[in-house]
Amino acid sequence: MTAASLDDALARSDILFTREQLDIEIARMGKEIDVALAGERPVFLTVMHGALIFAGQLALSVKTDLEFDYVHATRYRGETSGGDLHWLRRPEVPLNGRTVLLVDDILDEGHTLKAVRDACLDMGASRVWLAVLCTKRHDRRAHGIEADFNGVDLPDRYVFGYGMDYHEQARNLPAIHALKD
Ligand SMILES: O=P(O)(O)OC[C@H]1O[C@H](OP(=O)(O)OP(=O)(O)O)[C@H](O)[C@@H]1O
Ligand SMILES: Nc1nc2[nH]cnc2c(=O)[nH]1
Repeated sequence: MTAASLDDALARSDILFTREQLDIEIARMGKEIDVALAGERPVFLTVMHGALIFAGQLALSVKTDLEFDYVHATRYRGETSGGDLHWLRRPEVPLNGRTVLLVDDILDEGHTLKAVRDACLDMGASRVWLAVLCTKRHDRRAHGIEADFNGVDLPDRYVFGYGMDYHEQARNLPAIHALKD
């Protein structure tokens, strides 16, 4: 059914971070968020689909009470390079005056999160914090977007697993894998 073989991708990839390593980093992030957002009741805004696994785990690591909502915005649509941003669901919770904790799996070129963050600010959010499982390190980042809370740094390679897809496969692999080419 699928054009791109996951077996082939796994054969030409390696594991960058195991589940055990990510568990440690996500627990650390939860503590950092509790310190930074003490006294707040943030809207915990998950960017579907990629953030699904990370967001659940991060939420359980945060002690501060959270109000959940989600958005669905995609730029890659199952491909390995990004295009225009498509909104499939905008926030439902009124964001006026609210602190938002925007949660995503990966900060790569940053266009997705910049657009989602700016949409939250346009809806009246008083502050938008950004938490990502991983940040890819390269010089193609859109201006003015960085994570406030970051799990791990990645090289400039296409990654999948832990929520991230390889042609809409592999999201439930419990590690971050990277293609070698
Ligand atoms: O920093 P950028 O270069 O904009 O890329 C990052 C975005 O790409 C992925 O989403 P994708 O469009 O693949 O949708 P998905 O979450 O459904 O996988 C990921 O979940 C981020 O939202
Ligand atoms: N799965 C996946 N999604 C992305 N979105 C932006 N960069 C990436 C990447 O390397 N892998």
